[in-house]
Amino acid sequence: MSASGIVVAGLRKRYGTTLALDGMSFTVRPGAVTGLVGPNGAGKSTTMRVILGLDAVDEGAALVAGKPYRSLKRPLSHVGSLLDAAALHPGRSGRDHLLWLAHSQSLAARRVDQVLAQVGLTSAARRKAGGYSLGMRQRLGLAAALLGDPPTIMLDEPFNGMDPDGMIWMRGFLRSLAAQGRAVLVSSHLMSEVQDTADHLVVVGRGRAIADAGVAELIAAASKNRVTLRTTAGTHAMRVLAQAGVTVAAAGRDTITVSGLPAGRIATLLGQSAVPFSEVSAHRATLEDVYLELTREAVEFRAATPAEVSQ
Ligand SMILES: Nc1ncnc2c1ncn2[C@@H]1O[C@H](COP(=O)(O)OP(=O)(O)OP(=O)(O)O)[C@@H](O)[C@H]1O
Repeated sequence: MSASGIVVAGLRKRYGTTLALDGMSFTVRPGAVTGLVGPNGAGKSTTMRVILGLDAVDEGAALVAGKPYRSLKRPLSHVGSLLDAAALHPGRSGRDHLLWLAHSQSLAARRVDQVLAQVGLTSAARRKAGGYSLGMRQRLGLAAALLGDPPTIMLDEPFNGMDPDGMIWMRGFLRSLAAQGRAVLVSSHLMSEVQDTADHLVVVGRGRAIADAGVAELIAAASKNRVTLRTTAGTHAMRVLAQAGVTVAAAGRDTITVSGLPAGRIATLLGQSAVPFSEVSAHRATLEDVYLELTREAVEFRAATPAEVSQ
């Protein structure tokens, strides 16, 4: 494998009156899965098209293995991508689709059967791709991305149309690509899809990265000093805690969220004032919380929350 990784620096792109990219910058490192997540219209697909040289930018640059995509010799050996799983000739078999791609890039035909096996499509390989389910098309697209054994892989919404088994398979597969040392970039508009897969997250909103950090780091930052208190004496508890100068908010029936004091100190205060409680626990934010907080301001179209969509 050649050098891997993607560097995106200060991309700006306008479509008419729409500012699709507004200073998009991030890095995709080898040996890790980087999730590119954000609401619909945030600029994920545009960024990927720019990385592949399919769209020109007004400002900024995107480099793959240190070079603009268009100056790469044998690009499929540097970066494999899946942008649109529906972009197939429906009358051609999955295998013929890959053979045609391999031929166009002077890649050995035997790679076709190898990648078909890797993505679990061997038995369907000679069927017309037009009859494939979306999940099978995603697998075929992934096979195409792997043809040149590239050190960098970039997939736009690879979980779309996958059934639960397919999603588990895809997660494991992406992790194994990263474990082989490849740089893997995966986009999604659902945090739940990438939370068990990504090591690193670039959260995007309105054309720019609004967070760029390790998954553990993002969760720690969002969990900061928040404690969940369960009590049937809510009013009494809130009065005692407010006197201690902490911020309290009713979070649900019998549940209060407290910020500003560690859990142990809160338990002591409540005990001293004889306030009954059944639980005092440090809050651990989920990635979904992180995402909702970060993208609240950046949502362009809000028909349903990501949590609602994923139900
Ligand atoms: N070819 C185009 N012509 C006009 N506007 C476009 C074009 N492509 C993208 N846009 C606009 O640019 C913005 C970013 O779109 P993009 O498809 O990159 O977002 P996304 O994050 O991939 O969203 P989604 O999750 O819906 O795919 C949106 O406002 C979109 O409407």
